[in-house]
Amino acid sequence: MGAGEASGNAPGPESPGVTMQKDFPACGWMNSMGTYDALLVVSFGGPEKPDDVMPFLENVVRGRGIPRERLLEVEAHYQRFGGASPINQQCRDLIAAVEPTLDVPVYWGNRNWHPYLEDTLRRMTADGVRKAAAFVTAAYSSYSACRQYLDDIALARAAVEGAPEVVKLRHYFDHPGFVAAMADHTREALERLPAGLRDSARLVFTAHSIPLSMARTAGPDGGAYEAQLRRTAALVTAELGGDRPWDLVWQSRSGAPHIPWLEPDVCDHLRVLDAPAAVLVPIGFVSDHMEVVYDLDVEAAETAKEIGLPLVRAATAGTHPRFVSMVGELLAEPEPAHCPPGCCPAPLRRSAAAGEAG
Ligand SMILES: CC1=C(CCC(=O)O)c2cc3nc(cc4[nH]c(cc5[nH]c(cc1n2)c(C)c5CCC(=O)O)c(CCC(=O)O)c4C)C(CCC(=O)O)=C3C
Ligand SMILES: [Fe+2]
Repeated sequence: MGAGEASGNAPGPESPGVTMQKDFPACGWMNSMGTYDALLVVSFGGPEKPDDVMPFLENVVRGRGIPRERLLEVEAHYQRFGGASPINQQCRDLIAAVEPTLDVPVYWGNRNWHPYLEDTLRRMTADGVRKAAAFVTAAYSSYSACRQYLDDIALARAAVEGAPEVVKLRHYFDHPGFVAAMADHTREALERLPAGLRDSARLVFTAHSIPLSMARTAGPDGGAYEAQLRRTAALVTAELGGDRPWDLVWQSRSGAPHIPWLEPDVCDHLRVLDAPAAVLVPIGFVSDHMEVVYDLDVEAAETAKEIGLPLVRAATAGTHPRFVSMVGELLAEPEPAHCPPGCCPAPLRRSAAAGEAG
């Protein structure tokens, strides 16, 4: 989609002036605080060819106590898709849609795969960037979705002499742009169901499961990951109108079996669901990841087929025009406060508990 479409989407009262982007691309409005001279998109990273898969997975699970069997299982998911996750292309697409709406350059750095944050920060430093806003492709609180990215940014900055200051933009799980994108995509998914099932179809919101210990300590007061997801699910449902029943369930559980994670799993939930049809709405992910194209589109779809449940999956926010314009809106907000020090603490390392170093 082009910049025109992105900025031409009618802004709500919450986004005054956003339509100006198109007419005055260099007016500086998007950076009215005068604070940022670049946008840094920070993402998870993913493999792009078969040989990338194991090195990528080793990066992800280093020191995290993920059983070998789980790793091999996940490797097979990636290899089934030719060794490529959709995530990197989704980042490229988002950047291509966002960049023309801003008056600052956009950079991209990942946690677990090329382009690595550190390499990107090196380039930004060479380009003379002094203060960048970081847009992280994770909308919620929790160690994995927030603090770990802050730590990655800090580590990468420490490795690059003269690296720019990086300010992480605020959480956007309840931003009208994200909510509108997901509501739109949920509506589209409902349209794919037979007409007679649309009104009674259950909305099943999904997000990445995390260990209960991580869920309890998410956000400044704990419990923020699940609370924010429930808020987003309620906002998306409200935007659809009527009062449809909905559920929030979990997917992509990792870790050792004896460690409790958020439940129920989406497939278990579908099996006991008392509804004539269901729409999976992956609000936990801002774009298509392996978790979406495998865990939902293959695994959950097979479960639904087996039990005879009509099931469709809503598209992720991706490059929806309101999601794209949201990025510029976040950039134009006053600089967000830092997370308090105790917010979303790192979990006790399972590997350390098991006596391994590091
Ligand atoms: C909350 C959350 C998000 C959402 C926020 C965000 O988007 O950041 C997320 C995203 C993602 N997770 C991803 C991939 C993986 N996550 C793993 C493992 C884990 N995820 C966790 C949590 C989350 N993960 C946790 C607590 C673990 C256990 C290990 C640990 O404590 O860290 C593993 C190990 C193997 C396995 O799955 O067991 C893989 C390969 C990819 C890339 C997918 C692609 O390639 O398309 C993405 C976007
Ligand atoms: Fe993950």
